[in-house]
Amino acid sequence: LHNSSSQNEDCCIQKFNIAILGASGVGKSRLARTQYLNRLFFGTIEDNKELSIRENDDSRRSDPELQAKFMIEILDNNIIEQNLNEVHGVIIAYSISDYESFLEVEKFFKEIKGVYQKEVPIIVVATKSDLESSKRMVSTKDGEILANRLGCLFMEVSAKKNKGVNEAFTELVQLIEKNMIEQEEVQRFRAKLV
Ligand SMILES: Nc1nc2c(ncn2[C@@H]2O[C@H](COP(=O)(O)OP(=O)(O)OP(=O)(O)O)[C@@H](O)[C@H]2O)c(=O)[nH]1
Repeated sequence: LHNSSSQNEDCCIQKFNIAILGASGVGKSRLARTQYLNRLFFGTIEDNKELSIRENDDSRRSDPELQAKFMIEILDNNIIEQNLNEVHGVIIAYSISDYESFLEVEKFFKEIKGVYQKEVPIIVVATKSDLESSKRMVSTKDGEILANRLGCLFMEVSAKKNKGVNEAFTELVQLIEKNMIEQEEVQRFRAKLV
């Protein structure tokens, strides 16, 4: 965490671990790297101003308020069991140019549901949206339908063009935050019953 904020602010920064799962070659590492370089959730608000003058990418839509509140660590090794208790949110990725990878989304989804005891926010991310239409094997509509059926948010992104990447991580962080508040409320409610 690059930091120029005060000690007091540091103590309020929450750390979330995000796992990126998906078939080989869908662009998990590049997605993680792009987001890391965007520095949303890692840097300071000053860094954010610097980013705001970069053109041709969406990092200028970074939210300084979120950035000051959260830090994320991204795991992209597909090892679900090993990171069982440490993962707060999951991205299941497939590539729009790889139909097989699309078919694997549900397999990953079921695996997560089988492994995690508690509710963990999951979003489905279609990668490589910059590719020309002749390379596209999965339509946006099909991606939306699948995500909808699984009850997940859906986004199409391009790590290469840095399009939609910040938005995807921001949506997930917001879901994680909401999920945590809900879990705390459930626990408080249960404690009252005892
Ligand atoms: N056009 C395009 N290519 C991309 C994009 N993201 C990744 N790639 C390319 O896709 C290939 C695979 O990317 P990786 O990030 O290594 O994919 P991965 O899912 O981590 O792969 P594994 O480590 O094998 O699981 C590389 O050649 C990347 O440059 C993108 O947004 N657009």
